[in-house]
Amino acid sequence: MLEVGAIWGFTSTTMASLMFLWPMYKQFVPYQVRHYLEKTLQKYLDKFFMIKDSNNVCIRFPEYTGKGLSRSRSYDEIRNYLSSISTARAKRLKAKESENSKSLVLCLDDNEALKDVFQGVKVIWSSTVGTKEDRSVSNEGRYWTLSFDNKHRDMITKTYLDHVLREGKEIALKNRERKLYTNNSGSEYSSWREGLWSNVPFNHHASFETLGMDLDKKEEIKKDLLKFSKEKDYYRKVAKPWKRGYLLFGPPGTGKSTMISAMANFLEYDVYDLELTTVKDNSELKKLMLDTKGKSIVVIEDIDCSLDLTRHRKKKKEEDEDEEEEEKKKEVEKLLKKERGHKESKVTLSGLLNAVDGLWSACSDEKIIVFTTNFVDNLDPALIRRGRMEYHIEMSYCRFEAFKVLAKNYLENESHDLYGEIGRLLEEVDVSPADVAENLMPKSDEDDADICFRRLVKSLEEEKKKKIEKEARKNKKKAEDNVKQEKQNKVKGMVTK
Ligand SMILES: Nc1ncnc2c1ncn2[C@@H]1O[C@H](COP(=O)(O)OP(=O)(O)OP(=O)(O)O)[C@@H](O)[C@H]1O
Ligand SMILES: [Mg+2]
Repeated sequence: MLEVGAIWGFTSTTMASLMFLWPMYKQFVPYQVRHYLEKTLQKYLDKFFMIKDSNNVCIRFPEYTGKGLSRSRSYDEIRNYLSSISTARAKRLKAKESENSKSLVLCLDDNEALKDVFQGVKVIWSSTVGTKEDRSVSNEGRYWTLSFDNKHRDMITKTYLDHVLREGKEIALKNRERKLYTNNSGSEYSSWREGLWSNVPFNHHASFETLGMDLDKKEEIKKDLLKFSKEKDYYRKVAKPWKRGYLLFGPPGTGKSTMISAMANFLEYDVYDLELTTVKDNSELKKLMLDTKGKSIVVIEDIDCSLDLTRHRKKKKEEDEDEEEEEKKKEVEKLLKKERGHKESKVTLSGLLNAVDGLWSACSDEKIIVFTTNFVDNLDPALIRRGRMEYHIEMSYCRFEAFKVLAKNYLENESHDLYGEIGRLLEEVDVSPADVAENLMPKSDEDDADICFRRLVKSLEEEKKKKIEKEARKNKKKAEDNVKQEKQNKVKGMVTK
């Protein structure tokens, strides 16, 4: 047996050598070699400590699964979960810029281990980069390993893993960068290169707070949206696809598009702006709808202009009268399209109805469909019937309540001497919130709230004058028509006598 003095002597000599060698190792061994040596050592230490406990169970979650090398969803969900706990606990993290995330993602570095405790049970997660051999044998690049004591097998495999995957999914949804999609025309090069939809980050800042409209109506819409987004189980129970249709109608500039952005921001949904005129036919429309993800709003703007959806409503008599004129119009349109190189869309009303609530529309989760139109009366009733477009929202001209929101928004103003006059004028004339907003927007550094309100009053008075003149012209014409009619009646009466 070694004596205490000998042990001390040995230890101190070893320490002295190490202290001497360490700076040399740092100075002369290249960084890449050092990094490799340290990683390998760490890996063997991890393996050693894991194997040491023979009661441990290990589950491996590879990054890619199957022969097609499809990315494993659970790998990503675990990464999100571990990111959330490792930011505070892990010693070595890896920063990643992700295409789908709005901020930098910090996650556990390669060949690192992390402890997690769930319901009092300790588990160890480690991240491993597969060796070249691993990759050639089983295509395994990176993988997570979860190790835990065998006695907790049931709880970990049933409850804990469920918890990790659910949390991971929620984190991904919260962190994702929301997108605005637009459909590629079937004939475009981009449609086969990028897929059916192209996207850009969705950066519209409209919100319900900045939307000028009747306050009660606004609250009602918010409540409706919120209820829809939480009702997954209810929709399943009543055997309805988890989707809701909104029809936004009203004159130009009353905030229909702005309302869509506010809805998307409120629910944190993506937006799919579907340009129906570039969709080749019903089957392409079906593919486009199938290619949309959940938590999204599919929008068809100006639906009355997108397709010839109005013709189906025409009564036979009206059809006969207009037939000739319609045919001529169509011919001219066709020629114009041909000249411009357009291909006419063959999407039909029934194709669109199927897209909105056909059998396969139940294939994805949580979707809102919005149609907008300036002329609601022109639409086929089948398209907008309740049950298909469940919620009809009329976006109307600007009245005093909407004006107050706009004034706060554009000028940070909540009271002014002219409020009374503006309120009165807004009841007398029909102007869109877009027109009011334009007047409220300062045009130079000198423009303050007072100047902007006066400009608005002036413009409203002009509108009022125009309205009075228009009404006078209308009344005059009516009176003239009446006189004409009376004269004709008199002549008719004389002839019959
Ligand atoms: N209700 C509103 N609240 C706040 N801003 C509005 C409102 N309505 C219109 N605006 C302003 O006017 C601009 C045009 O509005 P928007 O495009 O939403 O109107 P729209 O109803 O979609 O018109 P169109 O029928 O021509 O498509 C918006 O950028 C917004 O700034
Ligand atoms: Mg619009």
